[in-house]
Amino acid sequence: MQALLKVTDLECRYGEKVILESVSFTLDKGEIACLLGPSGCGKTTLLHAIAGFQPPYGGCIALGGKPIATPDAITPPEKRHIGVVFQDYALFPHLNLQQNIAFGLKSLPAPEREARVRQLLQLVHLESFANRYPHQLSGGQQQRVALARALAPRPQLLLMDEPFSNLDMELRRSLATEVRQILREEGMAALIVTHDRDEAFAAGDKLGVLSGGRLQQWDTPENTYRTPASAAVARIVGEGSLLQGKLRQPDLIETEMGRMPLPPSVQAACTKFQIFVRNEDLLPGEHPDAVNAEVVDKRFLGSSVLYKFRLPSGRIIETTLSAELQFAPGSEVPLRINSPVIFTEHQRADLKQ
Ligand SMILES: Nc1ncnc2c1ncn2[C@@H]1O[C@H](COP(=O)(O)OP(=O)(O)OP(=O)(O)O)[C@@H](O)[C@H]1O
Repeated sequence: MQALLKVTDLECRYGEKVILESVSFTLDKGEIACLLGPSGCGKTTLLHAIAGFQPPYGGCIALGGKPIATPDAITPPEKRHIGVVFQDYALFPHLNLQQNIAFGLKSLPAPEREARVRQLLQLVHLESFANRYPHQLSGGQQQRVALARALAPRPQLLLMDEPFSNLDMELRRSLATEVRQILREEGMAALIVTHDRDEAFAAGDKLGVLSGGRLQQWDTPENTYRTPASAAVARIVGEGSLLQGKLRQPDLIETEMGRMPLPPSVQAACTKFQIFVRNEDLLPGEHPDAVNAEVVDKRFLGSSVLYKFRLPSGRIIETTLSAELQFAPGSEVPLRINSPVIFTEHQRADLKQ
């Protein structure tokens, strides 16, 4: 099957500054992907390049098998049939809400157009605001109108830059779920920039992790979490601590948190390792491989408790444990590592980003 969107070796610059380099991925028809990465890593620049607002310095973007952006030839944004929802919703101030949504539907007969506008008003829960103008809406409501306007012409691909960031948590979650349903029903592909890790895991068929201007991993959300391509990816997709480890015996790694077996899948030719211990990989309880860690702080989070532990090395690590386990500040708790992610020496370069 031909990919709907194919980005190959994309490079983008602002002046001399390289913002994106060697970015390659594909998105299939109807697929939903999220882009996650630290602030300033180039997520918006990538969306702008796909939408047609940022010319590529190198590489190629193809939609439906046809190049739409190369350093030599650019298809203008309005000819790409891509829907966009950016953070600054950019509604037409002189048009009311239904006219804003109907803007891209001029080619439809009036009854169909009106039905589509009604459907979208319902989707974004703004039926009773149909005749209001953008300045009479809150920021979150304006964002929902922008979303409805982008969905209206049923583009093959929808680009969304933190579309729900102005909404409260409850509305954000319910709207995200509904938007996903609509995208699925309409077979629309989407690329969504988000800072919300949970949203990125739940929303996408694919997850792109961008860091330092490079796409570090483009994979299913589960694979990025279970088998992150680098320590940089591990830190972006999960909470945890990064430890140093040394090979002490052919099959045993020593760390600040005690010893752990070297998994057979990891190259034994290495002697130094980076070990990413996700919060849930720390197990309290007596064990020959455990180290005694001092509880230096605890914060109640409801179903769990966030603990700060001081390791025998002096290093402080954080982890959340079930609220059923109660450890008092100042007490010592045996802790050990269970199934962490291990990176060999050659992957250490990723940590600089
Ligand atoms: N018009 C511009 N001219 C020069 N530099 C720019 C311009 N727009 C963005 N940048 C720079 O490009 C880099 C990437 O910006 P971009 O907005 O793509 O990041 P982002 O990952 O979307 O960030 P955030 O998550 O904070 O929105 C940043 O260093 C930013 O300062």
